[in-house]
Amino acid sequence: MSKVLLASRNRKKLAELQRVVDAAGITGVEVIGLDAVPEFPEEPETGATFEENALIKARSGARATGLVCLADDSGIAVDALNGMPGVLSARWSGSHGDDAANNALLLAQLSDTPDDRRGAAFVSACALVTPDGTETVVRGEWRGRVLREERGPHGFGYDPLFAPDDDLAAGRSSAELTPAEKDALSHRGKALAQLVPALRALAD
Ligand SMILES: O=P(O)(O)OP(=O)(O)OP(=O)(O)OC[C@H]1O[C@@H](n2cnc3c(O)ncnc32)[C@H](O)[C@@H]1O
Ligand SMILES: [Mg+2]
Repeated sequence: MSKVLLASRNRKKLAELQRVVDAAGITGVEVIGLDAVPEFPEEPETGATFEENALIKARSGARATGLVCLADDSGIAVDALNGMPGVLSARWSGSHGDDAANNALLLAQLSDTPDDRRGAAFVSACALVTPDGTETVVRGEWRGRVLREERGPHGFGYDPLFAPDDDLAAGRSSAELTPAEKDALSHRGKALAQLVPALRALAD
């Protein structure tokens, strides 16, 4: 059984990646997380694009472990901020992964932005890198609007502030969707769906 390492240090993102890959029902491939391999240092995410950063993470995981490695780089791109926070989403307020501070800052920056100009997209680039150097990068996007206050208990990051455009979301924030609903609509779900053939091809 060939192993695929999911190289994310964000537990909630990792859980989503694991869920979507599991739901795809790929047989002959065992998906493992970073806790199942010896620790290796985190490489700085210096890329200008989600794709570059996803490749940085997946290459580093493949190099450190000798395993096929899958990594996601993602964020929210707000129209009224010319696509920012973008690749800076995880550290928008200055400290990495402080969801509450990131959300508060984004809300403050958009306080004067009217409802008809609050469009945004969640973006996910997922990279699959094999130790022999084969690289596949895909991208998924999820359009919606930035709300005026946080809503909902599920998900992570900017989910409580994001109202997807999809009819299925019915006005809810992405933190008010069930995990299965989010996976069916999300940027990450759409990106990973494109990697399923490459993952199936790894099966022994
Ligand atoms: O790099 P890894 O180790 O995977 O973990 P990370 O949390 O640093 O992940 P990123 O560098 O890709 O930063 C993505 C940030 O964008 C936001 N984000 C990405 N996907 C999201 C989602 O599905 N829902 C809400 N926020 C999301 C969230 O704030 C993340 O911290
Ligand atoms: Mg990161």
